[in-house]
Amino acid sequence: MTDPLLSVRDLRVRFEGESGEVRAVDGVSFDLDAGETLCLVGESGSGKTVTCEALTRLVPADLDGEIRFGGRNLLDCSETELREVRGSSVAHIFQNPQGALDPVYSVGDQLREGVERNRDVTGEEAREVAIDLLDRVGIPEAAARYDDYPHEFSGGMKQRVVIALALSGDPDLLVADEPTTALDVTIQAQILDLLRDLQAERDVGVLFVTHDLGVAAQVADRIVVMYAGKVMERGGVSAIFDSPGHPYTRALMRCLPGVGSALDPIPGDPIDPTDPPEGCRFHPRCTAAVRACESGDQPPLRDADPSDDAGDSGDADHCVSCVFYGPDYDRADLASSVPLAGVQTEGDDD
Ligand SMILES: Nc1ncnc2c1ncn2[C@@H]1O[C@H](COP(=O)(O)OP(=O)(O)OP(=O)(O)O)[C@@H](O)[C@H]1O
Ligand code: NI
Repeated sequence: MTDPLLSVRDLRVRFEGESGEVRAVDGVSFDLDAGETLCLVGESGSGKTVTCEALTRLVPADLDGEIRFGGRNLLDCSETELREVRGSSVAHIFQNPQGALDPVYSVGDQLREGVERNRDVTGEEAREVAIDLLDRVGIPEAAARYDDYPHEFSGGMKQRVVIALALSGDPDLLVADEPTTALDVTIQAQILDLLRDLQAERDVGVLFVTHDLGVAAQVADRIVVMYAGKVMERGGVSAIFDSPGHPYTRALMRCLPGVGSALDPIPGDPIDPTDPPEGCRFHPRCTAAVRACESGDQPPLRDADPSDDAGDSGDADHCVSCVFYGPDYDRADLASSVPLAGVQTEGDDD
């Protein structure tokens, strides 16, 4: 077995706010392999963005834990080493393409600059690479658009330019935080297709953030479900969609447009991040909660299918942080309290 491309262990991110300490990420662990797409999903405020930004220490906060990438712990790297990692091996794509591009330079110049900084080429050769990248991300007549400025591109085309910019360093890991949320649906689908093609071509690992489970079903190989800075459930895309374990995951699925009943937002409000509840963070909103959910720590992530040795479902990584998966409860009892909703995933038809 080869080591994962990225291995996050017990990641903790704390902000000192005016109204107290915010534990935005509180003990998150996951692995990501090369060529794989891992989706972080969860309601607003669950810590998805902070997790992404913490990977290359982009957040002004206290960080703890381990972020193993390229044979070292990024939390131990010097600022100089990190800058190198950020520019080349790990590339970030954010929700709003506008913010990632400099309005006063042509897109070609910005790309060429990225290419020169990260690859061993300069001048005309770098320009050629930049044009190739524009072409590769689907900008029509790439050479002719080289000297255009960001405002001369539509939203979707701008996000393509941002992706080209991310690729300029030939990254091993692409961190894409809601990269299509600001775009309309047709463009969104095109960008998702593009990311998938690029990934297949280059074998990059993609950490993809979305609050939209429909998008996650399309792009993910594996899913990490977050709530209030904790991992509630983790597993392969079919395990998560076909047999979601945590009541929170199930509730998220019922919010999916076109699944089960009508739009059905999760009742109750997300927690106050400065004052999280004891026990399972989700228990105040959970229709299945029992006494044991109200105290102690968040339950450990436990194997969702102890009976299978990854033989039948093929998913040894599927695990759930819920007392019903512990020794004292029967998880069959969960089914009666929270109806399931099924959704088609890519993997279902093969
Ligand atoms: N710079 C900061 N200072 C203090 N608190 C912060 C800071 N950045 C984020 N937070 C808090 O950390 C928590 C997690 O935020 P995060 O942006 O990661 O959520 P998210 O899952 O990405 O949500 P969304 O779907 O809305 O993007 C929130 O409670 C947020 O208020
Ligand atoms: Ni976010």
